Amino acid sequence: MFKKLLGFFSSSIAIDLGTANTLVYMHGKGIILDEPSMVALAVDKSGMGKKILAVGQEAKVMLGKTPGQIEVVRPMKDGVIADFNVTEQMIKYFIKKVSAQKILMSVPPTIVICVPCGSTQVERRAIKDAALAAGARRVELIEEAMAAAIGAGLPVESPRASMVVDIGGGTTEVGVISLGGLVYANSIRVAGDRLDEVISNHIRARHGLLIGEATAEEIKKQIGSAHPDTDNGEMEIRGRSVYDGLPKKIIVTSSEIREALHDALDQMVSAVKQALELTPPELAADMIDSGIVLTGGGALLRGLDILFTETTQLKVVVADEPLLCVAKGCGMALDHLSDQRVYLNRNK
Ligand SMILES: Nc1ncnc2c1ncn2[C@@H]1O[C@H](COP(=O)(O)OP(=O)(O)OP(=O)(O)O)[C@@H](O)[C@H]1O
Repeated sequence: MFKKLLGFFSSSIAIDLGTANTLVYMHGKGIILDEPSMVALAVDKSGMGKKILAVGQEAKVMLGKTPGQIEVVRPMKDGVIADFNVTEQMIKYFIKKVSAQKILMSVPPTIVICVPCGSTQVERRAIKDAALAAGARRVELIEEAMAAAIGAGLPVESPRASMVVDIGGGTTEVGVISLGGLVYANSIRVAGDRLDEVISNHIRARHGLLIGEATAEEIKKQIGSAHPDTDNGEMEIRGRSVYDGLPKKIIVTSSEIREALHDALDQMVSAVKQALELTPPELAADMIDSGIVLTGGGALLRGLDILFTETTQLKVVVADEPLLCVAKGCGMALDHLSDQRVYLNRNK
């Protein structure tokens, strides 16, 4: 019995397989891996296929700086698999990396993985299959909004409803939870990545400057703002002029970035308002006291809580360590795998 239990826990992991970052949680250890969901590929000797050169952090440092025969790709897009083979290889690499820490035993692991609530059956199957192909013995899926709520410490078992908004790289997930289940869940494919894209398009259109993905993300983190109260000065950025192709530097201000982000942020606000409209009235009323909790890396955008407070008239707070909530929640669901709590998406 003891051996069986030891085997279960030592070879069970939870994975937050995100569009931007992948985190791995292990029972009793917490989060043991946190790396960008990126893979560097190089054309192999035959010139026909591609081989993996680097994964995670090692691949991210190559972003935008690779010679022609190397490319850095993100195999997940909008929270689902964009490239099955590369995702499988990436999961395999991460499993191997945590095994190398001698934390995992040689038994193939049971894996709990989160999925966006808007993902189709085919997309869910693909995530399950990729994890099985990467060496998992058994795979269970959990809705990302549920994982985020658990990880943020919301009282998910309570009959009093709570609302979570998880803003990741690819998707914004809105969930209303009561009695251990999702009463309402919605996912829109507008999140951190879209904000980066909007910034990049704005810099090109307004300043005639081409910038890379990493620079756009840096602008968002440094001076990005969702509300005038949180505007944060200006920033010097460098890129290539669209007019003469030469390197050029310009100054951008926080307020112009906020204006550029307006429409994308408005779509997030609409998703939250829709959730409030479609939640049964008794539960929607609970939200007057419980408010809304923001999770995911996107929740770190300055002033987003103020924007949501103003547009919903509810109390909005950013969870502690928002980037870790989904992984922690997946991990807690893993810890309860044996007692059959309803968090998991067993029929998918
Ligand atoms: N300080 C910050 N300000 C604004 N955005 C941030 C900040 N820090 C991280 N982000 C953004 O958070 C996003 C990543 O968040 P997270 O790791 O929660 O997403 P993910 O789980 O990989 O994506 P998904 O859940 O959509 O699959 C990225 O778009 C990143 O740019």
